[in-house]
Amino acid sequence: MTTAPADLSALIDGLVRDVEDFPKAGVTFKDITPLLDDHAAFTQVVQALAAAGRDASGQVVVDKVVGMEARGFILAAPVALALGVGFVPVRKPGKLPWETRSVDYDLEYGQETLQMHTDALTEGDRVLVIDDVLATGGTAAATATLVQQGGGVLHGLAVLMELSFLPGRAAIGDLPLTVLHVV
Ligand SMILES: O=P(O)(O)OC[C@H]1O[C@H](OP(=O)(O)OP(=O)(O)O)[C@H](O)[C@@H]1O
Ligand SMILES: Nc1ncnc2[nH]cnc12
Repeated sequence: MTTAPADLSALIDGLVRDVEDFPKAGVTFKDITPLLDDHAAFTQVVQALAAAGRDASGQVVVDKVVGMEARGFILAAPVALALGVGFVPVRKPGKLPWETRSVDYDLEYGQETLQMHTDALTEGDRVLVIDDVLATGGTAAATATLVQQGGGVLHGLAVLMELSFLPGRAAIGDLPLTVLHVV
């Protein structure tokens, strides 16, 4: 796993707000809106996530960035722009207008389905998956399945934050993981 410098982790820590019992009792929700509202911090986070799509010499080594609705979009779209590659949305059911593939999954506070357009990827596309939080790993694992079913080659998953008290890391198997901040 790749981790960010301690100062970036500390910056993130100071800009993520804990909201108790949201969206349901017993869940401590990690609210990233204060971070998004801080231009310098948001910029650093996007650059650090984008680094997961480059090799050691700085060369871009992915063809697409995939982001998951909704918070994943906020980070994945600017990462795609930073890398100069296309962005592919993975969405909740009934939102994508074209032909889709679907995968069902569990998350910390419920059950969900994710969809991706069947023509979103070209066979062999190298894909970087970006999200805000890795918790149970259900969202990331479902997205990885959609990418593989779509003909993509998984380059890695990069997240702003990992909730290390949940089994997200195990759920993604050997998919290379970049984490900017561990809780
Ligand atoms: O590792 P997991 O247990 O799957 O949890 C992580 C996911 O949960 C949140 O999304 P959520 O489904 O709450 O949707 P949102 O982005 O629309 O708030 C978060 O943005 C991640 O995508
Ligand atoms: N506790 C949490 N806070 C924010 N996003 C989440 N996604 C899954 N669990 C979460």
